[in-house]
Amino acid sequence: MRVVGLMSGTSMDGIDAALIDTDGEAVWWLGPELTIPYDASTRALLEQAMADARGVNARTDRPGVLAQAERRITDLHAEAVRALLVPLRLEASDIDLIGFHGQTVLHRPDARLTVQIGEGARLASALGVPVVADFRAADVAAGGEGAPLVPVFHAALAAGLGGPRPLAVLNVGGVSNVTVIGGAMVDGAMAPIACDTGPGNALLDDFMMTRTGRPFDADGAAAARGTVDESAVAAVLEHPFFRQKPPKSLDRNAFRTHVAARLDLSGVRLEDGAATLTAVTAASIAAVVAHLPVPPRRWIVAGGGARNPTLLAMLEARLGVEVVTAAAVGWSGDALEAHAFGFLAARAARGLPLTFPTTTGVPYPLTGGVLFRP
Ligand SMILES: Nc1ncnc2c1ncn2[C@@H]1O[C@H](COP(=O)(O)OP(=O)(O)OP(=O)(O)O)[C@@H](O)[C@H]1O
Ligand SMILES: CC(=O)N[C@H]1[C@@H]2OC[C@@H](O2)[C@@H](O)[C@@H]1O[C@H](C)C(=O)O
Repeated sequence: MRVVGLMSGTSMDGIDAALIDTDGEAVWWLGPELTIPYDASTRALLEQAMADARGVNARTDRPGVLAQAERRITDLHAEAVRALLVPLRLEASDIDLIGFHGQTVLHRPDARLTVQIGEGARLASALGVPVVADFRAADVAAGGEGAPLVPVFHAALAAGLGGPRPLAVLNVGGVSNVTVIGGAMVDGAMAPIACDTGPGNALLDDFMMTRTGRPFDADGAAAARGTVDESAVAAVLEHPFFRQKPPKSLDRNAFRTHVAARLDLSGVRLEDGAATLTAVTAASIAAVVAHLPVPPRRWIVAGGGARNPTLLAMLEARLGVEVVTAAAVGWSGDALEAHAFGFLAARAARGLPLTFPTTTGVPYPLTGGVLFRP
């Protein structure tokens, strides 16, 4: 199948769209990708949507601006697909399927609730292509964490890659997640172990926005000039999430109050604050190693965090093994999640499992996603 995957991540920076050729088992081609950044008014609308989602008790509730935000992002996703296809001289009718993640506005697996806004039916009819959406609902309903979903894709990609095992594939977005491949036998098979690891760029992004009005620490430049406050890093790492064994998942804002209470950056230099928050990300990722049967011997890093050399250097120092970028092994760094949702859509269309006991804690391998026909 030729599939377009669409991801709008926790950073709320825009829509990643990517083409992939896959049957949901093998990956034949990681195709071109595109990012359409959200403009300021859409970001503000999504921020408000996240705030309005706090009181939601059912997946279908759309209080406040949620319905408006849902329509807006759905239409922007249709534009993103068109913008991806036009330069490739492809029509929507050349596409077999679309995988539409939508925007997570609330994630509370403890309450069996996870909400991604985005109207699958509206996107399918706008483009005339079948759409798979609502990828997390079935897993959470069955008692899983509902995240991460990308491990089955990481495992498929890693199958075509040599090198030492165990191999860790790390995604550093607003929140970070990791898939460890080749590390444990479960029911006689090598099962990927996966979990969210903690805040990715979200805390650093928020700090940079407050201090500089810019949305992130470009190329890790500020952090590179700063000094890490190790005792502050250790204080943040006391959060019980880091003691919890995988599988586990996070809401984007899960750490805000905890970090605010332990890390007072008000009088701290910009560079030192950025360095300390970057170190929090690196240390929280490294903390997952204690929960693994065998430490990974190589780490492949994707997501926006792979563009931050200061973070990569801190990671390598804390992990003590090779850290390479996804781009360095021929995968997309920026659009790996978009490729993943194309792959997951193909699996969903075939009824193949998306989640597993070792990835989300769901009691048995489970398919997911809802198919919307045009
Ligand atoms: N040049 C750069 N230098 C440093 N950091 C960068 C750079 N480019 C992007 N980033 C970081 O990457 C983030 C975006 O990452 P990404 O697009 O992977 O996140 P996401 O997909 O929204 O999040 P998630 O994976 O949690 O859903 C930005 O917010 C920023 O922190
Ligand atoms: C609830 C939700 O949207 N979680 C996202 C978020 O962003 C990163 C991390 O937290 C992750 O595990 C998950 O997304 C990825 C794509 C996943 O499910 O694999």
